[in-house]
Amino acid sequence: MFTDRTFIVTGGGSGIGRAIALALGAAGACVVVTGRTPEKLDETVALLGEQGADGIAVPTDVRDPGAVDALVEAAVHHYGAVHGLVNNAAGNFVAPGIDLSPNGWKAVVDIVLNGSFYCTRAVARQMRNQGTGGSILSVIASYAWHGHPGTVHSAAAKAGVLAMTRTLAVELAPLGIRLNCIAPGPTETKGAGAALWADDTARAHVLSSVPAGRFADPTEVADASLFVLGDRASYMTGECLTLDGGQWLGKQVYGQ
Ligand SMILES: CCC/C=C/C(=O)SCCNC(=O)CCNC(=O)[C@H](O)C(C)(C)COP(=O)([O-])OP(=O)([O-])OC[C@H]1O[C@@H](n2cnc3c(N)ncnc32)[C@H](O)[C@@H]1OP(=O)([O-])[O-]
Ligand SMILES: NC(=O)C1=CN([C@@H]2O[C@H](COP(=O)(O)OP(=O)(O)OC[C@H]3O[C@@H](n4cnc5c(N)ncnc54)[C@H](OP(=O)(O)O)[C@@H]3O)[C@@H](O)[C@H]2O)C=CC1
Repeated sequence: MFTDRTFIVTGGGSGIGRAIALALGAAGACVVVTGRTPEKLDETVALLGEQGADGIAVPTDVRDPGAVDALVEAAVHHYGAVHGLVNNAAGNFVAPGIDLSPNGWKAVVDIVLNGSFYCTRAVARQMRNQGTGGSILSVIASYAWHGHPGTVHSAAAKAGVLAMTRTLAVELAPLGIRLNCIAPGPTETKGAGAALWADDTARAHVLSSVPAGRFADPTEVADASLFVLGDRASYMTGECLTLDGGQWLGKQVYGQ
């Protein structure tokens, strides 16, 4: 289903982004992984190579719109076209909003919201030039719609990405470009662990909030991502698929 198609995965050097990149590669896609740290991207490319898949690393800071345009140009130069994008890059940390500095707010919003817009815009323009259509997936979190004390920057930015997705899904449907989101629940990655559940108490607290009683594995998020990105979801646009072990629904107050 993904053979002869090229996908750009932001934050493809670790965690969920790496799992999505490897799943795309295993399904036959050419994968362009991007992020700020070349060594992490090279590791993903090596893992793609080990599974017989084709990938390149193009280090990019998604906060820089010029660098994002150059990323898309590099992908087209190498593979001839771009058929998909995964907006996965993110930054996060826990801080009460009232104490958050403007720079702290900006650090997260620039990566998550502005970076996703720059990447989406550049890839959509390329798809328009190609006349091929394509598929764009953004990784958000359920607090985009229910909010979350302690991560106002990320919750607001992810909500912006959801609104961007729904808006551009309508604008770009005539071009055959689909935009959707996935909202994973707590997923076992080094990045999220360091940012959100750095010690055993915090980890136990997170686990106790998940009715399924466990963290997701990044490969579970990758499986769902490939469904949304691929042709089996060809009539799905402007949607958000949640996979969180029931976390956001499970805030019961009464009963067991
Ligand atoms: C359900 C879960 C859903 C989501 C999960 C995920 O997203 S998991 C993904 C998790 N993965 C990742 O997060 C990976 C990527 N993360 C990163 O690159 C960094 O964590 C980043 C987001 C801070 C950006 O880095 P950078 O080099 O661009 O920024 P910088 O270091 O220069 O700081 C900028 C400003 O932020 C301030 N500040 C920073 N930390 C804290 C804090 N704890 N407290 C308060 N403030 C803090 C810092 O003081 C400064 O403000 P100041 O002092 O100038 O007013
Ligand atoms: N793990 C979880 O529990 C959940 C995660 N998510 C979302 O899943 C996605 C992946 O998170 P996860 O894998 O856990 O965490 P990671 O920290 O492993 O992934 C974040 C990635 O973003 C990259 N990145 C950060 N800043 C930039 C930037 N300015 N430009 C380009 N790339 C950047 C990082 O690479 P580098 O630092 O090298 O640039 C890193 O590879 C994120 O969107 C996150 O919000 C959503 C819900 C739950």
